Amino acid sequence: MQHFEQSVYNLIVETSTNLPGDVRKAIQAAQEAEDRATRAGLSLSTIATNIEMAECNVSPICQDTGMPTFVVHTPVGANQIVMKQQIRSAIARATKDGKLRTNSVDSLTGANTGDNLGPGTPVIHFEQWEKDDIDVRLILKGGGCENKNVQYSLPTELEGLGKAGRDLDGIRKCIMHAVYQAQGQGCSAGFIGVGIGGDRTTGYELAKQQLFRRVDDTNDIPELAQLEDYVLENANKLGIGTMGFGGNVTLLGCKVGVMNRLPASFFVSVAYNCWAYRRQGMLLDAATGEIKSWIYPSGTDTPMKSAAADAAAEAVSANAERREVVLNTPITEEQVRSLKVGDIVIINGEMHTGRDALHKYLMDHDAPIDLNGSVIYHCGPVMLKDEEGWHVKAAGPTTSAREEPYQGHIIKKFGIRAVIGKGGMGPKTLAALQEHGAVYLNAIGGAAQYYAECFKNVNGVDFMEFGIPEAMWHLKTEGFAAIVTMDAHGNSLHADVEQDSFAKLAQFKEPVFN
Ligand SMILES: O=C(O)C[C@H](O)C(=O)O
Ligand code: SF4
Repeated sequence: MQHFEQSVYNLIVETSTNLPGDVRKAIQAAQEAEDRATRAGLSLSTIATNIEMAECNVSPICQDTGMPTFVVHTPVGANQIVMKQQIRSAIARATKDGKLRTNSVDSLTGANTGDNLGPGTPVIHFEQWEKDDIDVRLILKGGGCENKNVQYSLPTELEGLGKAGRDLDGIRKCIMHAVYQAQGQGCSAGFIGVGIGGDRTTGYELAKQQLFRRVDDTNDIPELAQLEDYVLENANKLGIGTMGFGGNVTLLGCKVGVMNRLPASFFVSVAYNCWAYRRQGMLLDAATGEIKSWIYPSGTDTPMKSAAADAAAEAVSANAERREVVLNTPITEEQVRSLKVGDIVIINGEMHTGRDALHKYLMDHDAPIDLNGSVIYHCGPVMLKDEEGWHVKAAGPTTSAREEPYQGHIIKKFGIRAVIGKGGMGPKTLAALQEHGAVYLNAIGGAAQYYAECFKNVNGVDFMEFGIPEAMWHLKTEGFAAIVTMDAHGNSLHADVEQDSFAKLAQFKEPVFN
């Protein structure tokens, strides 16, 4: 087993940096289904480019490398204690090498362990089997899409859909509702794993197990195969689209599993995975730990059409209705008030990252720098330090909605003119944008390599005590493109898409399966 640890390291790197072929094909099909010149089409082109960049740079596809979750099948008699230790060292090494973000945080103190090891991290499930080889599978599921998981207890009443009873039709309604409630915040277009039955814990486990299925497989149970097809086809009629920008493709895959339940309980558990659906596996020689084969199709065999991205960019700039505005920081009130939902903004100058810990802190403390006219980027990057200093290795946006309780106050208190994130924000922030003169820009979630290229230098950092993802990084920026989705005139694309998709949800109210 001298190669086991190295093989696990290779698995982590492959999973984090090279999106598998079956997932890529689903994204390519989405590209075909969207007009390239639309916001959704443009976002998919950026996603395609980012997937290629991650593979080429051997760097994380998305900066949130998630909760590393391993499922290991071993022959009877294999030493699982040693394997566990070696998985843990491989995780620590991959973190040190910038292939994983430092993602393990003490829930009471907020301290980041810095090596992705800690109580509950990583997750490792062992199973014995009667085969000779070791099967190791890994999924890196990020926090933003994890927050969009949802569990229903039947019977229930669902907004927009009415009663959901303890039958296939009730299950169908729950799944449609799960896609609706995620909107674009889990970086749609997404994949869902569904667990029917179990208790609250095993139901979610079953849902997550479904994410280990191949995107192109067919369910062995005919009713569930039918349900999967139904959901995939109809969820795309909700019009939520990539990043919640509206569009034809909201869901890329739906996999449903079933297990027994208690007479009193009937759970439908849904695990939502973003487009950055990072899972891979390998079969190992049990004597040496060497890799015999990979389990899922390699991404390398399914190149994403990057040339299409250039064509799409041209198509967009040729579209006279879409304005492109270049802004250099610091930004003035007049400049932001002239922006409207739908404009593309290109930022040059300096940007400051800030997410949960910083927003909480700034509510009742001063900022370490002057933020007048500044741009705050909701981002927790992957950073590496060498003799020359810090480097940005991956830096896509995080879900902005978490900052809703703080953002409006902070914008006004410090004179911030632009907030960049993803998934949009709520009415409090929208009101503050209007009152103070500021704008919300939506960047493409998961496009961490694409945005990392825009950061030309790390000018400084504050609050390193919050840990790397939560620190306030001051970044020299060139050509950072994002779309205005909330402007200073009270308009919000997010509110519009939510309202529109809610109206569309009602068409799924009538029984289909019974
Ligand atoms: O933590 C992050 O960087 C992103 C997170 O996965 C999110 O989707 O909000
Ligand atoms: S930022 Fe988006 S793509 Fe990345 S882990 Fe979160 S939900 Fe997934």
